[in-house]
Amino acid sequence: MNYDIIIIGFGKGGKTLAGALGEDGQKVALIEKSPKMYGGSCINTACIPSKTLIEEAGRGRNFREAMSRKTNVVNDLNEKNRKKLEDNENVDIYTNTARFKDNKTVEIVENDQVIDELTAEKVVINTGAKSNIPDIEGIDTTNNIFDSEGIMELDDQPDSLIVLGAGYVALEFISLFTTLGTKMTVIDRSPHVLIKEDKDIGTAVYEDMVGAGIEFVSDTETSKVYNDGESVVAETDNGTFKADAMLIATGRNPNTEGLGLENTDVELDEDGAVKVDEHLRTTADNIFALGDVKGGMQFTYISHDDFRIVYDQLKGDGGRTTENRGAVPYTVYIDPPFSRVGMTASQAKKKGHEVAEGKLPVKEIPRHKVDDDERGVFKAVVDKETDKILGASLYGRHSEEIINIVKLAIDHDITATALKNNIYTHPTMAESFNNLFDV
Ligand SMILES: Cc1cc2nc3c(=O)[nH]c(=O)nc-3n(C[C@H](O)[C@H](O)[C@H](O)COP(=O)(O)OP(=O)(O)OC[C@H]3O[C@@H](n4cnc5c(N)ncnc54)[C@H](O)[C@@H]3O)c2cc1C
Ligand SMILES: NC(=O)c1ccc[n+]([C@@H]2O[C@H](COP(=O)([O-])OP(=O)(O)OC[C@H]3O[C@@H](n4cnc5c(N)ncnc54)[C@H](O)[C@@H]3O)[C@@H](O)[C@H]2O)c1
Repeated sequence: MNYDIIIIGFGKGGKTLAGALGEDGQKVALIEKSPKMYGGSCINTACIPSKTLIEEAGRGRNFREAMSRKTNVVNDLNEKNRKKLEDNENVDIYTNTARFKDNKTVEIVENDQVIDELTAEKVVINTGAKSNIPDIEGIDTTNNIFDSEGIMELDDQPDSLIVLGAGYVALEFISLFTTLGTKMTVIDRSPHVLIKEDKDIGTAVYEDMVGAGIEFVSDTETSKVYNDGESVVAETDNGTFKADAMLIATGRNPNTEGLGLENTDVELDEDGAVKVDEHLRTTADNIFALGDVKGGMQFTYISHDDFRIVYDQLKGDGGRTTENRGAVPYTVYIDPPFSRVGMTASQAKKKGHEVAEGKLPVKEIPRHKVDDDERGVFKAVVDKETDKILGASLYGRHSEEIINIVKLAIDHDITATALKNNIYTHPTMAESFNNLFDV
């Protein structure tokens, strides 16, 4: 069967591209290996289920209630995503594994058998990433060890949990299970949480987490894991730790295994990611890659923006690139959330800026009284000479929303003075910008 374009993987970028090109009248094949993944990782196994659990726990619901709503949300979104593309008359969904035969031919594989062969002038790889499982003795044979996907499928809440790693995935689950009442031990090889973030904020997050009873074992290598009865034991160079279960949160690697890329001109970089240029063209001139599989920042909205770049190549003037998509904000959904965009003060200084810094403890923002939560601190980085906003690091409630205002300001050269003098509704966290940007 011949198509205008074949898209491998039902991720954010791939599904959006399939829908848009289908509406443009192009014949699109979208290949997704699992019916449980219609809509991709974000809605089925990553952002949406984890944030739903965090929201439910924050509302005081117990583990089972939180899991039950999470399952309903995921099933609903999975169904909606499938239906949306099924209703697009120009898109055919194949629920099978895809494997390249050559640059323009993709095999449809079921139970290791090739059952169909599709051809197209253009092919897009959107196969995402999968959990990195470190090479630790016993990790494959020990029970009750889970990655982020497995931990969200548990039937019963563990009384105690060891988390390996202290990156985004780890921090969000640490926060979630702490809210639910699980005793947490975090074993990480880096010396401090949020080590690349503003130091004041990294320290504030660490102190709040320690205050909530979380034990951090940092700068630590784990050599062996095994079961003692049903418990998991971790032997490290900083002692031995035991818990009901263990979460592995040590990064995510691009998903290229079994894709047959060796049959194409597509090359991988040293981290195993598909090599792309700023237009997301791979080293095969008819093949694009978008989302986590191409390495770099792993966020749903990056996969979505990758869609814009590829669509612009196929249907526009090709002007949008990875270089001009603007500042990229992010939020780590701990309690309270931490959000960041642009540079920290030390990064800005290293780049030669003369920096003015704004710093505002959340307890000085009126909204904190309404929320009954004084944890957190907001920081802003401004270029002294030009009044341009260089970055913001916001640790506090509602930061996941208001960080987007700062992103917009950075991208559109709205100055610190403009944010300082702006009228904001009251009582909101956004109105803190009246003071935060008074630098
Ligand atoms: C626990 C967790 C929480 C997260 N929370 C957030 C968050 O809050 N906000 C945020 O922005 N990001 C978050 N992320 C990151 C985000 O989930 C990813 O960056 C995003 O989902 C990547 O999307 P994608 O388009 O690259 O691919 P994916 O959505 O991963 O889609 C890839 C698809 O390809 C399919 N596939 C793979 N190989 C084949 C093959 N050979 N044949 C056919 N199909 C194949 C897979 O089954 C999958 O459905 C989180 C990640 C995790 C793990
Ligand atoms: N809110 C969000 O937007 C969100 C949430 C979760 C995940 N994500 C995305 O998913 C990606 C993956 O997240 P992640 O937390 O798995 O990876 P990460 O790269 O952010 O963190 C990995 C952590 O594992 C530690 N580590 C690595 N090997 C180890 C070992 N053997 N022993 C102990 N510690 C070890 C590292 O020190 C680090 O703390 C992130 O980069 C992020 O883009 C985004």
